[in-house]
Amino acid sequence: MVSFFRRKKSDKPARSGSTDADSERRIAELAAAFPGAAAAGDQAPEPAPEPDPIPPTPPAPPAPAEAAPATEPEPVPAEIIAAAMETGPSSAAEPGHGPESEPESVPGPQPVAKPAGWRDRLRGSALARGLSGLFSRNPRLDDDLLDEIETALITADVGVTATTDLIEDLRKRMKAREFVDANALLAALRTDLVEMLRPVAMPLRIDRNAKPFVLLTVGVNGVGKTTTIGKLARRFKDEGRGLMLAAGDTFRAAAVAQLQAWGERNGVTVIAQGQNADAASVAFDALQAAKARGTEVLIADTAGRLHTQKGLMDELGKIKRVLQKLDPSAPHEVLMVIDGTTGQNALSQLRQFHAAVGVTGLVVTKLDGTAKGGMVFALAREFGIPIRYAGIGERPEDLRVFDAEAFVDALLPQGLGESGEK
Ligand SMILES: Nc1nc2c(ncn2[C@@H]2O[C@H](COP(=O)(O)OP(=O)(O)OP(=O)(O)O)[C@@H](O)[C@H]2O)c(=O)[nH]1
Repeated sequence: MVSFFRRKKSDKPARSGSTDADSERRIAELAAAFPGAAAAGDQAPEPAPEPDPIPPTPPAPPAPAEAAPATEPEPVPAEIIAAAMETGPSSAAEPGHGPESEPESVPGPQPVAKPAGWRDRLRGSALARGLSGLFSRNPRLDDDLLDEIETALITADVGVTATTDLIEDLRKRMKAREFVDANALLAALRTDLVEMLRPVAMPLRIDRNAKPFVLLTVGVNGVGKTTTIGKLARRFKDEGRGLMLAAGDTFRAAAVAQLQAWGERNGVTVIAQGQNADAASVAFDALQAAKARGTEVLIADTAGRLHTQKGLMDELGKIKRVLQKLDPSAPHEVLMVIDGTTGQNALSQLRQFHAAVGVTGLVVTKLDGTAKGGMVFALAREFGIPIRYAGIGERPEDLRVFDAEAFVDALLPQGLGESGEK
């Protein structure tokens, strides 16, 4: 089974900082948890001209209780089934970060190992490295220090405007003798950074009145959409929620097969129509089935697309419109997945996706490894769109509810009245 995922992922750019053994382990764990990997450069073709609107369809007959794909266009390869069948107990549920309801009883065994902390995972980021290098040599409280902090922030993609505002505020306060030493200035920087992120650190709430709560995931190619859906599905399942998946990444056959395999193993219905099917039609079918079955949450996958490809961006709008034929309030969350290593280009990605489909929440993935980290501040400042989750690794438990304090503390040198490892 590992070979399948290795083959799928071998075209992806290598992540730095991981050993072969590490990546073997990650591949195996991710495969077991919920694999997803498109070959880099996979590009969905521009969609055909918009077909006739889907005609109103009579409500689907109630489905049998057992989960089964609504359609079975292509068999799931045996090796994928084997991977899914090996799936162990999950540790994705994050105590204290669930939906607004009281924690529901989580079936199954509890996690065996404490998941790695934010600091542990983010230590390789440009911002963490830049700032820890600065403060590890006991700098003097002067303009040079401010200049160096400014360089570290800009290098890490915090953005020029945000950085200038931060630095000018600190400079004023330094001149007013507010700080006794460099550490006091660092503490002030921490507070400012947390304040920038606090307004967007808004966890996803599943509205129980929405039946189902429809979550549409979007993003450019290879950002971690399919992987994130797997982690989210695991999380929702662990929370005891009724769940259905729509295999809307109809461009990549493996994406459909992976969803189906995961669904079969976990008793979750996956609605699919196979490769090259109309993604809007898959979403429509899935919502219809989810409504008929009283499913609580429907997660719809979409193919990765470049924000510059107008036809593909228009297709997202079409998926949304088609969903709204069945439920005018759907989708209840348009979750855009952004690769944390992308840098400032993430801003134009979000701008275009937001214009096309109205993004309501973000997941920033791959913040472990070589991400610059600062882009999260730039996104928060420019858009104010809630950041729901942060991806700090490939395991299910590495999709964390975004926590402004934990994130900032992981980037800053240790010992600043931290909120603690989370
Ligand atoms: N290090 C790290 N890797 C991640 C994270 N999230 C996803 N990945 C990896 O990113 C790669 C791409 O993930 P996919 O889920 O296939 O991306 P996608 O957006 O579905 O790709 P397309 O179908 O092409 O749009 C995979 O190798 C994942 O394991 C993360 O938080 N950290």
